[in-house]
Amino acid sequence: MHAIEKILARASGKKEVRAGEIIQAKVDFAEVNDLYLQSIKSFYEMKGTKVWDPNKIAFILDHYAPAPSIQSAANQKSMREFVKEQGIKYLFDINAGVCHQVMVEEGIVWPGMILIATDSHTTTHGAFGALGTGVGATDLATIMLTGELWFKVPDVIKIEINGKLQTGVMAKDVVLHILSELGTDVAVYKAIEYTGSTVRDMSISERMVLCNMAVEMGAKTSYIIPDEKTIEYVKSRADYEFDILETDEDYKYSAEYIFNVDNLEPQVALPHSVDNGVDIQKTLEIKVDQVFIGTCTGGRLEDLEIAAEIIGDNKIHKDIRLVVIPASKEVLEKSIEKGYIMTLVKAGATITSPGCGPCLGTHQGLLAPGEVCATTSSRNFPGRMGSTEADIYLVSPATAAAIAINGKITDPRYYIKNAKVENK
Ligand SMILES: CC(C)[C@H](C(=O)O)[C@@H](O)C(=O)O
Ligand code: SF4
Repeated sequence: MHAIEKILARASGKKEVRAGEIIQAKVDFAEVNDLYLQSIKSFYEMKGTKVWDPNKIAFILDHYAPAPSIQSAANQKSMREFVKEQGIKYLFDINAGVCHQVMVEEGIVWPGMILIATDSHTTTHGAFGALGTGVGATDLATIMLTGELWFKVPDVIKIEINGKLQTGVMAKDVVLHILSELGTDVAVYKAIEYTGSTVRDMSISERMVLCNMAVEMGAKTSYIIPDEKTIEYVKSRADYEFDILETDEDYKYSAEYIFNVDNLEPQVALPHSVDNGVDIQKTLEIKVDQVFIGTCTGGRLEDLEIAAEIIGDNKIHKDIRLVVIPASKEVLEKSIEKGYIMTLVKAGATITSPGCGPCLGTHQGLLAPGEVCATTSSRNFPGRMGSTEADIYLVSPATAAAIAINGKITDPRYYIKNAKVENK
């Protein structure tokens, strides 16, 4: 069995499960964000009165934080009331940050667990060897009622990434490149395991970027075998007992892909699909109106660090708006302490409070018709960040920072000491 199958077997009380099998499994933790008031309504429609375990549920107000409309304020109010009524242990209110980052920082993610949330990017937690996946409101309500959920055991695809990333090339570039090669449906209802020397060399934050964007390939969940870095991180955050379930040597992956990233260039995903990634040198000179640095795939401490380093004493370009949103309160605090926020503010950035911001087009920096945005977020569908007539380019935090200074798509390596870049 694959480690993911072992996680599912253990949670369903079976000795063995096989890909394609439908099983009923115990969930370790459920998480609801502020777009899913329906999960509370469904809970009551299913005749729920008391949640299965108030210590294993979190409500997170992140997508509309702070509330930009009366409707979202009312939804958040209802959620706070439900949390109180039910004695639910975790309420991460509008000051906390993006759910996927907050859960990890709060020590609610550990190897071998099953974490289900009302958000597709819950695949992020594969970076910790956890089985994370997103569901809709009724499935989540079922978990709140029973602590269990049905699963179809997924096939697993192996993506092996080898090589040493060039200076200025980040995990976002790697995953955009993989998406451009494999497309957006390569892993529909499958799991993606990332492996290889590049993945092993990556920090926890970088691994989270890979796993987060597994869902952009259609993946149900993702996985990276936990190593010392993972264990050290998880232990520094939580005191849960966990063990690491290993994939059997004779496990057969449903497909295997191998990438070498030694010579990978910074990538840019052109509008309007995440798999439109190309080498940045093919896109130079495209004029940009807004740069967004933030989200669950581009707003971590390391991301703000590289952005601040690249921007340094420069000012942002006169025709650019730079919106920066730390992924969590912790990231905000640390980036204040380390001076990144001061650098960014002095350069002309607009900083808003931790949360999803304009990533899914709800507030804090929407785009007008005809505008162009370069963003560290994960999706560039038409209308994703405002007008359907705006163009969204997906880039790494390093690239976003270079664009903010230069006003057009720019290779970040121009601004990084000792980075090599061949002009084409
Ligand atoms: C909750 C939801 C609208 C959503 C998701 O499921 O991923 C959002 O976070 C996104 O990134 O599109
Ligand atoms: S930051 Fe963007 S991708 Fe992440 S959970 Fe929020 S809306 Fe979804």
